[in-house]
This record gives sequence, structure tokens and C-alpha cells, in this order.
Amino acid sequence: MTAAPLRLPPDHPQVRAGRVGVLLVNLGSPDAPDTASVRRFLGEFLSDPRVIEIPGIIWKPILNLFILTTRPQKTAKNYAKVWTPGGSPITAYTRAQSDALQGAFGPDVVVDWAMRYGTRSIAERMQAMKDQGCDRILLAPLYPQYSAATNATVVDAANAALAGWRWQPALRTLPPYYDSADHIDALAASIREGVAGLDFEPQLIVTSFHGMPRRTLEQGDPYHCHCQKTGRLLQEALQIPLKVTFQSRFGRAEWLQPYTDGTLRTLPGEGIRRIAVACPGFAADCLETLEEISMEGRETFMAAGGTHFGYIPCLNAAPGSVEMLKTLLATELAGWI
Ligand SMILES: C=CC1=C(C)c2cc3[nH]c(cc4nc(cc5[nH]c(cc1n2)c(C)c5CCC(=O)O)C(CCC(=O)O)=C4C)c(C)c3C=C
Ligand SMILES: [Fe+2]
Ligand SMILES: [Fe+2]
Repeated sequence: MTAAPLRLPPDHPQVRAGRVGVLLVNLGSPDAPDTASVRRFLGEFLSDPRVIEIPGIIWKPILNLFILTTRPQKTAKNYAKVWTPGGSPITAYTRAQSDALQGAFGPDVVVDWAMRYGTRSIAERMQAMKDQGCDRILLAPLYPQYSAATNATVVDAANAALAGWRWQPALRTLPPYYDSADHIDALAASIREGVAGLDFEPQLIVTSFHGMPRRTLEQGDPYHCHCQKTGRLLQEALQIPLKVTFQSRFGRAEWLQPYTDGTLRTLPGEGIRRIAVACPGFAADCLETLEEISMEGRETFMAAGGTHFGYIPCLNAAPGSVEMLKTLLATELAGWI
């Protein structure tokens, strides 16, 4: 598709239109692995009512008086363990995914990336797309399994950004792709490759998905079902024993079970001493996978009597991942390009 040149009378304001934007969105990170940056980031993230579904009048004092005065210091130390020359891993990988998709849909499709929290906001990148003449935008939240705390908040932020615009673009959203054959194939190939590179044969693949409060399942969030289905389809594709677990519990309420850390602690006692761990709920490696699973999780498993622990990286910007994203995005761009 080529954007038709607009023929405007000489006194008409400049208008650019006819292009399409594809905006990859992930969660975000602090600007630096220090306490002040992490406090700013967590302050924004944990103030989102889609993430913490507790009335503000109760949550705000807890957040400001307890969480933001203690957690940032510990979390900053953890970020420092995984920080890269290109910034936080999730930022570096999301940028690389976007770069790899540049030009994939032709010269009139602008591919860009944004973060829901912290630097490089959705509002800023949508404005940049508008400035480049995009009058149709495909939002692509890079969360394979849908949850209100992730996918819905991206759409909320996009709509909030557009609220003041006179000429709004048409908007589409990439649906969750937890059961897409292309996604399962890409995951299965990456796990097979990861297992082949280990110097031992795992007895079990442990898949670790980010957790959510259990009550969100009762309230109708499909996240738990989406994770279970990704796990089942992966197990069918791989034909190796595979277990679904949930990590990163936050706060005192019950979260989705079984918990990853509890599972890693009990597996050796059940005779499972050699495992590989993959995180198919994360489109890119990040603090939660590289520190919490690959470092802390490994320690927990070995301290409990495990003998072999292999971490399998997320899909990141590997060629198979970029091909898979390209296919998913092309489907959603049908009729636009
Ligand atoms: C992949 C999907 C994710 C879901 C679902 C999710 C829910 C969720 N998360 C928290 C609290 C925290 N998450 C943190 C980090 C973090 N979370 C995700 C993804 C999901 N979260 C990612 C990709 C990351 C890492 C970002 C990075 O910079 O690498 C953190 C910060 C770290 C810490 O202090 O432990 C918190 C806090 C809640 C409460 C929640 C659902 C209600
Ligand atoms: Fe999280
Ligand atoms: Fe964590």
C-alpha cells in the first residue's frame, strides 16, 4: 500500500495521513537500577488500579508509607544483577524486537515500541506515530496470556492518550496469543533448543508464569485458563513432562497456585532433581525471569536437593520469535496493508 499524496489548497494546514502504526508494548522498567529510579517506577506501576484492585483510600497510604519506603532498595539491588549495557533487559529486548520488525510490512507501516510504565510512554509514541502520518494504529501488548493487569491497562492508556485528540486514529489491538499455533511452535522450538544445549537430561520442564491474585480468576479474568492452555499445548508439542507454576507473589492474599518457589522446594523430595525452567508468559527476559527464576529459583532448587537446573531464555528477539510476531501482526493488519 502506498500513501496517496494529499492535494491541499495552499492555505490549508499541513496534514500527514495514510500510514499505519504498529506499537509493541511491554510492561516497562526503571530508568536505572538505583533506589530513586525504582521508587518512581514502582510508584507509577503500583498506583494503577488495574494492577492493585484495592480502593485507593486504603491502598495509597499502604503504598506510600510501607511499600515505597522499603521495597525499592531491595528491588534496585535485584535490577543491578541483571542490568545490561542497553539498559534493563526487558527494554533492550523490546527495542530489539521492534528494530527487527522495521520494514517488515512495507514503507508505509511504522513499527515502534512503548512501555506501559516508566520511560517511553504509549502517549508519547502514539503522538510520534501521528506526526509520521499514521491514521491507523495496531496496539500490540506483548502478553501472550490476557489479564486485566497487563493487556487491559495498555488499552486504557492508549485511549487516555487519544482523549484529547481532534483527529483520532482507527485502533486495533493484537488479541492474546496464548494458544496460537505459531506461538506454541516458536516456544516449543526454543525449549527443544534450550534442552539440547544442556549437559544433562531434564526429568521435567517447569514452566513459570507471572502470578495474579487468585480472586481475579473468580472475578472472570481469563489469565489462569490462558496459562494452563499454553502449558497443555506446549506439553503436547514437546512430549516431555511439563508442569505449570506461578511466580512473583506480591502481598499477603492468595495468588494463583502452585507457586513456583514452593514447587522448586518440593520437587527434589519427590525424586525430581534435574529440571529445565522456561517462562512462556514473558515475551522478553526481564527481572522476573533472569533474577527471580534463573538466579533465586536455581538457588532454591539446589538448596532443596536438586542436582541440575537449566534456565531456558524467553523468545526475546531470536529469529523464530520475530517471525512469529510478524505472522501474528500481519493477521491483525489484514485490510490495512
Ligand atoms: C507477564 C505478565 C505479568 C503479569 C500478569 C503481572 C502482574 C502483576 N505484577 C505485579 C507486581 C510486580 N511485577 C513486577 C515486575 C514485572 N511484572 C511483569 C509482568 C507481569 N506482571 C514484568 C515483565 C515485570 C518485570 C519488569 C522489569 O523491569 O523487568 C514488579 C517489580 C519488581 C518487584 O519489585 O518485585 C512488581 C512489584 C502485580 C501486583 C501483578 C498483578 C496484580
Ligand atoms: Fe508483575
Ligand atoms: Fe519478582
